Amino acid sequence: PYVNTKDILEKANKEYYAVAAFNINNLEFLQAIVEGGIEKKSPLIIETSEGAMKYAGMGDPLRGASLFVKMVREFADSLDIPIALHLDHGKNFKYIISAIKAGYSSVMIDASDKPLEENLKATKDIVRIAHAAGVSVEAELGKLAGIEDNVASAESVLVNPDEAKYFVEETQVDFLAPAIGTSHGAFKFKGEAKLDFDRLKKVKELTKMPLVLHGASSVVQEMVEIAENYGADFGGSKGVPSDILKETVRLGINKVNTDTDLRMAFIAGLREFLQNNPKEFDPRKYMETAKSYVKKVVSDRLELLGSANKA
Ligand SMILES: O=C(COP(=O)(O)O)N(O)CCCCOP(=O)(O)O
Ligand code: NA
Ligand SMILES: [Zn+2]
Repeated sequence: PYVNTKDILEKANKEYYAVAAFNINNLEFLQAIVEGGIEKKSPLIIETSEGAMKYAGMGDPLRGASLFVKMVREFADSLDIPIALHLDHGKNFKYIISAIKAGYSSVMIDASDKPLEENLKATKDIVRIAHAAGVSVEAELGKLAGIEDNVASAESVLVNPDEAKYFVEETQVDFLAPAIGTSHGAFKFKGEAKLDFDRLKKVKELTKMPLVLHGASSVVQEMVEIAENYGADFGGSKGVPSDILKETVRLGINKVNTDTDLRMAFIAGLREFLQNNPKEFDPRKYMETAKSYVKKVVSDRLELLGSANKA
């Protein structure tokens, strides 16, 4: 069934496991993610960025939003596993309202680059509208390092746990993304991977609510090797190691945003197939390996996060 993200995350919060939130831009990634969820009997959170809405809607975000709602609902309504659709990194008021209007389960208002009081106000505005429409809300505190909103901030600004307590009480958001040292993309750490577990622990103790980890891709070595075997150059790529990811779940992370790992799996499969099948030009054939590799990464992640058999 098509459900509200909050329902999925409240259960995960109570039982201390996490649910992956997988980004999509097209049909093929959605198919592969759904296949993984079916195989693992796991709840799924499908999420789209504002860029994905523009991409699918050919420049019209409301058309993109409604296309994604229709695609996800079609799968969700025909399956036993709970599936929610989330707007990821909503920054533009128009896009957030378009997602709510189209029928998204939840939206993120990402004003974490603003001073606290501005973040508070923007979040309160969205919570008021979203909750009136039965839509749940995610907000972010602190800043990811790396490229975020096209600003390459070398340093991440880590969450202040006391600020987090105040923020969630004031805004009544449904789930919170505390920045604890991750960053988006495939180049998360120069040296050793390190996250601020202490801050995470404090935020959980103070807020007791479902928490979100952004920049949570692991950069799966198996996929890097296959892709590089067939011409990719992913030198220097490094993600969140599985043991560190598991520790964040133990400490209270319940939603794990994953995009890069699926992108790398897809391109690895596509490169491999195209190199080995020069005569093929049927899209249902030449994207098969790519989709199977995405499904594999999805299934492994659902297992690792503990949401398998929780549908
Ligand atoms: O936190 C994450 C995932 O981080 P990851 O890079 O570790 O997978 N996300 O929020 C996904 C970010 C998606 C960015 O999408 P656009 O390129 O369309 O703007
Ligand atoms: Na999000
Ligand atoms: Zn993110």
